[in-house]
Amino acid sequence: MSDKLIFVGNIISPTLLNIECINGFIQVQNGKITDINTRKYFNQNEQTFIKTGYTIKVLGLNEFLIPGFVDCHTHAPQYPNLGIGLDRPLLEWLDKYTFPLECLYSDTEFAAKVYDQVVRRLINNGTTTACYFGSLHLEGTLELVKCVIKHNQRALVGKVSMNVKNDAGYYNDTNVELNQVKTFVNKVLEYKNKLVEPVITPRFALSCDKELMKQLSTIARENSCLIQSHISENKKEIEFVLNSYSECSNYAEVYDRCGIFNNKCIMAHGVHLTESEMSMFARKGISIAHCPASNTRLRSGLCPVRKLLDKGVKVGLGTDVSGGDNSSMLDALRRAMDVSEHLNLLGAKESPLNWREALYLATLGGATALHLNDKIGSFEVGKDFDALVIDLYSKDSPIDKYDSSLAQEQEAMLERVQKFVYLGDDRNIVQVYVKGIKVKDIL
Ligand SMILES: Nc1nc2[nH]cnc2c(=O)[nH]1
Ligand SMILES: [Zn+2]
Repeated sequence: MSDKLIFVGNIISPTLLNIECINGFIQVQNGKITDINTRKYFNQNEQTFIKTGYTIKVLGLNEFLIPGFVDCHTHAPQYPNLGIGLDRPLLEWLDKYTFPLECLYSDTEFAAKVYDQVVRRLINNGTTTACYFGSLHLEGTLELVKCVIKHNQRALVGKVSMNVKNDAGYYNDTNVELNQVKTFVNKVLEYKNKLVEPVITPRFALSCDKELMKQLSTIARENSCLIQSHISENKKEIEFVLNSYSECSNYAEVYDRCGIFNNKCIMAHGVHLTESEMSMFARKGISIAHCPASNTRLRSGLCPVRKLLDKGVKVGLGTDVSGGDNSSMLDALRRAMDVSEHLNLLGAKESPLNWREALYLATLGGATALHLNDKIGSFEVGKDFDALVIDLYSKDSPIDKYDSSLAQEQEAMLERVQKFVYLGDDRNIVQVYVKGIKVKDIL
């Protein structure tokens, strides 16, 4: 495939306050965006582009480009449980369904098979970047790393750390765990793959003791790794954490005292954070992966995302499979809007998220939450080209075409984007690019 690409047509790039929509062209070389300019400029230079070896794709009226989706939180080993076992709250759900399933990943062949399906499914759904929890197993989680490399997905991958006993026997002794995490980090770094990074992954404060969390935060600092975990998802969980750490006034303080809250840290959920915890998140630059599907399915609660954003907390979206019942970021962004509306209906004074903001959270918001916004999340010269070609009326599209729009052209374009946000699915995502590499093509 050519390493020189040009797309001509409608280019959509959401920011928190706006949605940029230009009708022009985007030029890509060696996976990076080298120019974004008007259609007129393209027309004037078309012959030069052709002579210098660019592959040119002119998008149709019903097609447009958006940045690839960023899933800030998903559990790759839990995919076989997708859509089942959602009749228990978090802690019972973990013991009854999740830990027993994750134990199976001591079998690396099983791991390789499941992870191949997971990565292919996510790419098909337009997830160009995923921040994964693997399992406790070193070799099994390395299979996930191999899969994302094989399929050219951008990924942060974490070997899950746990050293607190549970009924499933799903934990490691502290020294074994620390050695495995160090080996995992080194092996991932040895791949020198530009798309894949290791992420330090203490499961949560009920699965890791203080000593393990302290040592893990040191490993993260020494290797400049992101840290991911869970926080304040469920009221029982918070109660148990505060009982175990009576010296701490809130859940966030537990992680903070263990050094987990460095400046490269993403925490899933944060449904029940107090005002002072939210302020700490904003002050320290800690991100939240908002996981509306699992917060609903496991009955954890309604996360006040608008409040977090107003306080200056970085927020991205996570599908959180299999607490979440859907692996698509389109589902996650719709459910983020729904939860936000429900909070408003219940009397929250903050305004609900609109579709533009939800699209921002699924793209640039997520990239920012993962500290990748210098590389991805929007279309800007110098960034990598991680993009989705959307065709509103693709073959088998779930969206019917009517001729009733009264809107002028620019506005009509935004109506098309809005229809995709509310109604679209993987059938509308006709091409997917990661760093300029085409990873899906149903055109
Ligand atoms: N939703 C969710 N919450 C958790 N908290 C600790 N582990 C998990 C998990 O696997 N899923
Ligand atoms: Zn999770």
